[in-house]
Amino acid sequence: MLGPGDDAALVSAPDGRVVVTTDLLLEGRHFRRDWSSAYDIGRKAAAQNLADVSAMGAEPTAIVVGLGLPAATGTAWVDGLADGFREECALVGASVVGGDIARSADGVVIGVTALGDLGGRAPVTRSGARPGDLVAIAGRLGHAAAGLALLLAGREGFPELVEAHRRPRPPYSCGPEAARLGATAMLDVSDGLLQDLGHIAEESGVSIDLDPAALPLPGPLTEAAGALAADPLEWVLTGGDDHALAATFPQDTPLPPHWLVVGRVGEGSEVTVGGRPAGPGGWDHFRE
Ligand SMILES: Nc1ncnc2c1ncn2[C@@H]1O[C@H](COP(=O)(O)OP(=O)(O)OP(=O)(O)O)[C@@H](O)[C@H]1O
Ligand SMILES: Cc1ncc(C[n+]2csc(CCOP(=O)(O)O)c2C)c(N)n1
Ligand SMILES: [Mg+2]
Repeated sequence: MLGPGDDAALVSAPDGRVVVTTDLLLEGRHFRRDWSSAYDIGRKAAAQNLADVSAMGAEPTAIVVGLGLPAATGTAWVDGLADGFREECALVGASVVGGDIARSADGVVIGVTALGDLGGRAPVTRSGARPGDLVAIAGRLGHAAAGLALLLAGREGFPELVEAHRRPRPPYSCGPEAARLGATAMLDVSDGLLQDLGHIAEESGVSIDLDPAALPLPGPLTEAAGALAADPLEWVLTGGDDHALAATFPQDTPLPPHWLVVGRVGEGSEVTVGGRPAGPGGWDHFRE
């Protein structure tokens, strides 16, 4: 309604309630400027937040961006970043409605806040999974982790995976779709499937068992794992940054094919793989 340029923006909230989420990205921690272009970093920072809105079952409407930039940052770099923000938002019909820039002593700091609208629906929380529910995923798993491993190892030849690290492709429309289909719980996979499903298990007071045979292991993932002597299933189970959506649905829910059933909700509190305890795995800022 009123975009950047005034003391604050004005955003319409047709639902009467507003979904709001924020995430911080730090150079060296979440991205490297020698691995990703400014444009990629803008796309990724927006995507990470827009995926959180989608994971509530909402449609993103707007983002605001806070930037800390080292003195030497050129205007071309900042323009690239802004293009990335704008184009990722355009994918979901949202816009950049404001922001702030300050000089940072060291490294690029990006704080994004995203707003969304539920269109009258109930939010899909992490606490509604019930024993007997299906566990399904939409979007990619393990690709960004594979890309990161390739970049770290200095290996070339898997552009799709390196690209997945640089630019996640969250299945935005699947969030509101899952809400309409009656999803009982949902989140986006930012830290790793096991760790993030652990949040649903904990919040819902249930266990989750994944069927390892149902987890997708596409060709490039197994080929890159072969090249790096890594385990592709490990990437799929513990890799973050892809922002797939993981949701639980009542067991008789007819799901469109882009929702892949990968497990079941049960009584208890553990996340298991093929019935075996798997440990949380995934990304932990205070461990790695
Ligand atoms: N420092 C904090 N103060 C208040 N609430 C917080 C803080 N950090 C996280 N939270 C809240 O805890 C919940 C889970 O946060 P978390 O960061 O794990 O989720 P996420 O944004 O989906 O994951 P990721 O940061 O990996 O994308 C959110 O509701 C978030 O607002
Ligand atoms: C340069 C570089 N090194 C490592 C990673 C991997 N990584 C960093 S944070 C994170 C989880 C989500 O973060 P948060 O929980 O803060 O949203 C992951 C998977 C990366 N993206 N870039
Ligand atoms: Mg999330």
